[in-house]
Amino acid sequence: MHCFPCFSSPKNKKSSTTNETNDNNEPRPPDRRRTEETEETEQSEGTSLKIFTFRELATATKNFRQECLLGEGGFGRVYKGTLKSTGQVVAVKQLDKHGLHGNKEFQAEVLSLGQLDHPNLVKLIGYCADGDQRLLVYDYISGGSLQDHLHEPKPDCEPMDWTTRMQIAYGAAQGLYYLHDKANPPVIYRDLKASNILLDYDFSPKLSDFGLHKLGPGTGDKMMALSSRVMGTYGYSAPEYTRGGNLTLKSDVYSFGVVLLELITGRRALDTTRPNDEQNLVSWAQPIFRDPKKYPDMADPVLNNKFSERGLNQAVAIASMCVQEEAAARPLISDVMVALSFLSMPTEDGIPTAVPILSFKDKSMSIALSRHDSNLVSPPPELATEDDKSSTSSGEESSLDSENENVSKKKYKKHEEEDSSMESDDGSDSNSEHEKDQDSPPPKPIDEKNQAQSLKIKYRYSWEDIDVGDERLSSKSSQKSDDESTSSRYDSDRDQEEKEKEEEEEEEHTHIEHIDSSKTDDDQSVYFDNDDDSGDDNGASLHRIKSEVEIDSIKE
Ligand SMILES: Nc1ncnc2c1ncn2[C@@H]1O[C@H](COP(=O)(O)OP(=O)(O)OP(=O)(O)O)[C@@H](O)[C@H]1O
Repeated sequence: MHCFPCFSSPKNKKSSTTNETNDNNEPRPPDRRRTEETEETEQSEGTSLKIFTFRELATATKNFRQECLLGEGGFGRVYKGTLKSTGQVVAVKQLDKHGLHGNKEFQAEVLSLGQLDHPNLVKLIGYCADGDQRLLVYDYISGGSLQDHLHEPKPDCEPMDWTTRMQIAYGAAQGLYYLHDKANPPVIYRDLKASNILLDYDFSPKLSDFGLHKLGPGTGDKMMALSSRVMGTYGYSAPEYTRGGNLTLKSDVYSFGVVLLELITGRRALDTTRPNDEQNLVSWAQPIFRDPKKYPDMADPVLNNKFSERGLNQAVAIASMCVQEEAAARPLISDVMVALSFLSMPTEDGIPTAVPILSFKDKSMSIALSRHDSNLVSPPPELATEDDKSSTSSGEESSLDSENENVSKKKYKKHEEEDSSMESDDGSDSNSEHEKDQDSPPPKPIDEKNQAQSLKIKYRYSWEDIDVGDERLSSKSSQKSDDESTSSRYDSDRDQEEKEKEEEEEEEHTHIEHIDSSKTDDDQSVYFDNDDDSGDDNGASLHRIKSEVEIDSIKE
């Protein structure tokens, strides 16, 4: 017979008197009265959380026997258990007692955690606040952690393939997006890392351990606990956090970037077995970010080059944006999620679906990805908004500028070839084009109130300029006097657009309200041609670009 010391403590008198043991001092299944109490609590708090007695959880975990121990983390031990009442397999986290909040505070925090519900979060199903015991009960996630699969794989396990890795990254981004953008108030994860991403039987990722800091020790102990946790997660923590504890949603984005790098490279965030300059994953990767030719060298060797180069390049580009030193320059997790939704989509040829450029809230993501995908059109430098400039201010970004320009020009040139009314161009004076671009007066910031309209104007403008060749671009630039404002350029473009709109009404339109990651390939092909530049369906590509502009027109 197992002994449950806390049952006899005065603090537990109430629960001990609710018929929870039989005459043999063995735990009884929850009786009717107990169930009714639980249901009342559930309803009054508006959550589906169950309230467990310590006895129930002790029974579930065979009295917290060593064989049920799954592991021990910064908040306490985690046991695998089976709930006697339902047979459900659960993970029971027994929080360390030192400095824990009082019962009311604990319950308030747990109830708010219980509101969080997303397929990519480990579901909290209940809790126990019995005497000085604080336990959390979660769905049991059977597949182990990403850390296990990536860094400590079982000998008989196949290494995770590229698509699976991108799908894990996408799922984790979805979970984080939920915490950042859907939870009210937003939840900063604080401790995103490979060991906190649990994998279900089908490799679907679930974030665990979110929101637990609120249940942890208060002042005094807090500092110690915090510092040991920071130490524990060193390699994942954003620089602003390790320096001064300044945590924001963008700190999570940094940690996410580290996890993405781990998925790409198969390296640990921190690996003291490696040479000094390779121990910290981000420090090792930073110089490589500046040299896209070396991106393929970053890939995990166990992948055996089984990935598309574009997919790899774009994944590295996303990771590099996430781990930027300056928090403000990091992308929103929503943009990361959208980008990964395309990179994680399995395709027949293994080449990821092209990412629609207008999918992103922040244009910096479009710019970064377009550098690695000639099917994407990025805004020409002369029309870069303030956002673009800030996004290109980091070393990583600026080092890629020339590549980006080449890609953009190539794309524009492609459109030129596609349009029968266009002049031919061998692109030989692309350098002079660039020089002329640099001479152009800087544009005024685009009206941020109407982002869709701004984008539309911008792309149309670039279309006209580039379509007619380098000469037209230079003459247009040179015709402009210094005091001719960018906004007046936009105004005249707007007039022109009105006319064009009428003409275009006769054409077939495709109305797409928003980007949905669940769209089929066919849906996406409305936006962009997914083939290489060498493809033959150039006309279609041209039309699609136009469609994209029209979509914004409809949105307005
Ligand atoms: N819901 C769950 N299902 C299955 N296993 C779990 C679950 N929650 C935690 N575990 C496992 O329990 C062990 C301890 O987890 P815990 O989250 O407490 O610590 P950690 O992630 O190892 O470290 P840290 O506290 O620093 O995040 C880990 O091996 C983890 O994979």
